[in-house]
Amino acid sequence: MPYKILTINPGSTSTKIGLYEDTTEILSQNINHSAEDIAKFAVIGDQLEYRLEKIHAFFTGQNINASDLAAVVGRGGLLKPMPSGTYEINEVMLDDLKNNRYGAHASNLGAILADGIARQSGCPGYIVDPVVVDELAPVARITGRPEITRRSIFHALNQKAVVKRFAKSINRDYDSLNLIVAHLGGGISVGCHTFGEVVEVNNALDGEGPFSPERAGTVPAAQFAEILITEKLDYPAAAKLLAGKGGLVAHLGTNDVREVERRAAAGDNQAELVYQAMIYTIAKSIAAAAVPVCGKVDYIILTGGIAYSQQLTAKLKEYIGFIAPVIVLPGENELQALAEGAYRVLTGEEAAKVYNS
Ligand SMILES: Nc1ncnc2c1ncn2[C@@H]1O[C@H](COP(=O)(O)OP(=O)(O)O)[C@@H](O)[C@H]1O
Ligand SMILES: CCCC(=O)OP(=O)(O)O
Repeated sequence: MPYKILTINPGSTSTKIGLYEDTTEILSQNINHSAEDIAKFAVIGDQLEYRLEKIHAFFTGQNINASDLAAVVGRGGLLKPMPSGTYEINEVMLDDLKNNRYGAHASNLGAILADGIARQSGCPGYIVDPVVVDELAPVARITGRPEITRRSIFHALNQKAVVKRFAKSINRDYDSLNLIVAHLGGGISVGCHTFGEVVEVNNALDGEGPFSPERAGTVPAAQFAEILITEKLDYPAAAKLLAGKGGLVAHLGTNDVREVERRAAAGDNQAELVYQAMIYTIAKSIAAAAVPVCGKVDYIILTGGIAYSQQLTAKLKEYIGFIAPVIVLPGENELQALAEGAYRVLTGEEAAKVYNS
């Protein structure tokens, strides 16, 4: 009998759910959440019921029997920095996520949702390659303020899954390639992969890198500090300006790039300017990511939901095509990567790692 594996991927603008038999997808669904819907929730934890209802709706009518599940696997959220791998969900992990101990992001809900369903089903729950996978080079951690150390927070699950699949497709080992990967989703991360490690990547959550559908990206620090002081904002309100209420949401009130393209095509000059500015910041981050390998980049890979836009990928190629060939692999392999991570543990090919406090 094949293993039935349920995969849950909460992102900032979507919840993706999939059912797998071993590593073959049987069903999947991508549920988009508008900026308006997300804005109703003060904190990430408040979205739990809302996202759970969407998952139950997916179950309904699909004839899925919870007791048949061999594992439930969720996207891993903001935890302690850790090596890549599959981790069993445990109480320490849940406690860190429920209390947003290392920050707040939709991915924190992945393990919590997976754990709830796994308990009902009587099967194990896992996370795979959480957003805090940390392979940064020592030199990449240092900033000009000794009390501020850079953190690795990015789309580790998709970046790793996409590059491994791409390397295989060209008969090369991932470890032998120098790659720049731009994951273009609700948040945007641009990573430099060399010798199989992401030695440089923008922290996609805390105000680094390009701006994105719902992130501010890098902003002038002194001006940002001035806003916080003038408007007397506390930490959660300040964090929301950077992630959730930043980027396209702040400028245009939507997190949907398709909507921005529609508006621009209909003659909305502001939508066009802001969209072009976002593309420009992505291109600058990609060029900067060539530095760790001294410009010796084999390929640049564009992935994530926004990479479906031909308008955006064509403009990016114009900006950064001088660095290396640009490969467009739109969407993400996150559900597949979650299923594969759980399958390796279920079959004994790999032992589940343990998350400690
Ligand atoms: N065909 C498309 N053209 C342009 N943008 C798209 C397209 N499909 C999805 N997107 C955009 O991709 C973004 C969501 O990407 P996704 O990787 O699913 O995000 P997340 O997982 O962070 O929620 C949204 O801004 C959405 O509008
Ligand atoms: C927190 C880093 C990962 C990220 O930004 O994911 P989304 O694009 O799903 O918000």
